[in-house]
Amino acid sequence: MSDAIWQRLERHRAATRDRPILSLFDDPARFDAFSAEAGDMLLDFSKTAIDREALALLLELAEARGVAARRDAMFRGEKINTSENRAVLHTALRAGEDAEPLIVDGRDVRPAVADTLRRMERFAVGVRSCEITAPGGQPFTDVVNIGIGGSDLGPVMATAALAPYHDGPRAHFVSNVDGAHVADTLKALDPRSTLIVIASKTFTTIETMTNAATALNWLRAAVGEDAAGHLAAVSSALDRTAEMGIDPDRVFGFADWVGGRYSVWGPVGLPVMLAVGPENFRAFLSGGRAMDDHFRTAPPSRNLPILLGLVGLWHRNICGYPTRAVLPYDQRLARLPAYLQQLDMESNGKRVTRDGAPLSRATGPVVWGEPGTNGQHAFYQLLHQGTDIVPAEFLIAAQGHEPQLKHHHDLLKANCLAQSEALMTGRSFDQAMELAARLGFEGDERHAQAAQRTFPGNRPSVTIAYPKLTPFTLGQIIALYEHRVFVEGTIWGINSFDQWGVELGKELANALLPMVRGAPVTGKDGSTAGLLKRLASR
Ligand SMILES: O=P(O)(O)OC[C@H]1O[C@](O)(CO)[C@@H](O)[C@@H]1O
Repeated sequence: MSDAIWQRLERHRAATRDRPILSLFDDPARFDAFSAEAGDMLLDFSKTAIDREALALLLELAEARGVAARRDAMFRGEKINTSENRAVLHTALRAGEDAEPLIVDGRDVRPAVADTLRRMERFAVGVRSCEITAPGGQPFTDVVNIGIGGSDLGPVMATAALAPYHDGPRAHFVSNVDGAHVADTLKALDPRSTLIVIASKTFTTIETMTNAATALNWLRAAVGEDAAGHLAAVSSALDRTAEMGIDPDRVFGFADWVGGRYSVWGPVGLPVMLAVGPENFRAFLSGGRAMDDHFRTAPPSRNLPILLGLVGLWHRNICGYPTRAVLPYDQRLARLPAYLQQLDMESNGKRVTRDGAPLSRATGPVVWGEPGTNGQHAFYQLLHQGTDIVPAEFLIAAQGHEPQLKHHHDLLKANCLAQSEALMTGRSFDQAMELAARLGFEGDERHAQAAQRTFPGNRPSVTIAYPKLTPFTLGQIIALYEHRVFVEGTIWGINSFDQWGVELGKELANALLPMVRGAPVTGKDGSTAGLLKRLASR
């Protein structure tokens, strides 16, 4: 049945391909009909080629592919991560005290979630108020989070996003196994007043364990046996944290039903809580919860995650665009594109269905981006005049955090709106010819100049608008994107919650390490063997 809907969508696209998006605004109700709200957050997708017929078909597709039923199964705690036989319940981390019972494997998960949150809060309050100090008595002025992937990108992104609320110790993040990262970070810090948070769900990830060992040596060199008093851990592997000598009171765990890239809402968010305080962290959770409620209850045609997912599908499968750009006009969301790369590409970069059958349709696009206006002076040239079409996703606040700099924010808004307008309307060759004439060009030169100053337009974008980047808003944004990934993955029929694609490289790196260290090179292709030789330490 869904095949027939895909085909109708494809036929509709073929019949309307040359119609300018701008012409759709002949319908004066288009903005209202092709935008939707969740609380005070607006999603405008009117600047896409989706018309009423396409939208109806896309909504039909979502229904036929069982988006609502699978969403409800996820929220109920069913084991929808089938390849790992796990529930998917990051939403439980933000469900709040009044949530309904959530039973996984016969046990209500809410008490453990609430207990961990309270323990995190006690620890964060203690550190922030200097009641908890280093063993030498110094307050913790700096926190270094050591983690990678989901144990890094969320806290990095959220700490930067919430800078106006940051009144706790300074936050630093070490992720890369490149010794440069840990060395550059630690060299600016005083070990006697530094708290190291080792964040790893498994506590086996080689990058994190290597960086943690280096940090521990750095602590030991300065404070000797007191080093363990400078450590906390975010992990489910209590045996391994104990081996490192970390006080169990300072270990914050989470269950296997929270995927790494969905984990910022729980203990992985500890550095964020240390930075902005428990109250702001709870506001962040409330924002996520508000988006959950919206996703569960709003009708599909007004449901932001469903609509954003359908827009993504339209662009990826029906229009064939291979990438999408996330362009926050919000400097504090500078790390959002990197965060969404993991969320989206690790979740939906899959080539087989949940049953292991090869897919006949494209899945997750390449996600990339940078904040505006910086991107305008870098890669927007390609967005406007390149040979590929890149659907853009703009994010913009009505208000900044610097009332004294309102003129900056006005410029930011004007630029954001100008870009989506320019992408859609473009500039015709005739208009460019007029411009070239005004500039004094004549004959062939005028023609050549006009061709180069022509913007084809008709390039789609969506805009997510919100009042201000508060902790609550950040929670809404992250949950919106999480559920969008879920909607797309469900329609594609893939498991968005495993990540087998990261395994092979890890295995090969382990096998290569002895050869990097000088063991004879065996069983390697010519290129790898050649590079090993070239990279041998001289
Ligand atoms: O928290 P851990 O167990 O160290 O894992 C870190 C990251 O590694 C991955 O498993 C694979 O890159 C991610 O999914 C995860 O976020």
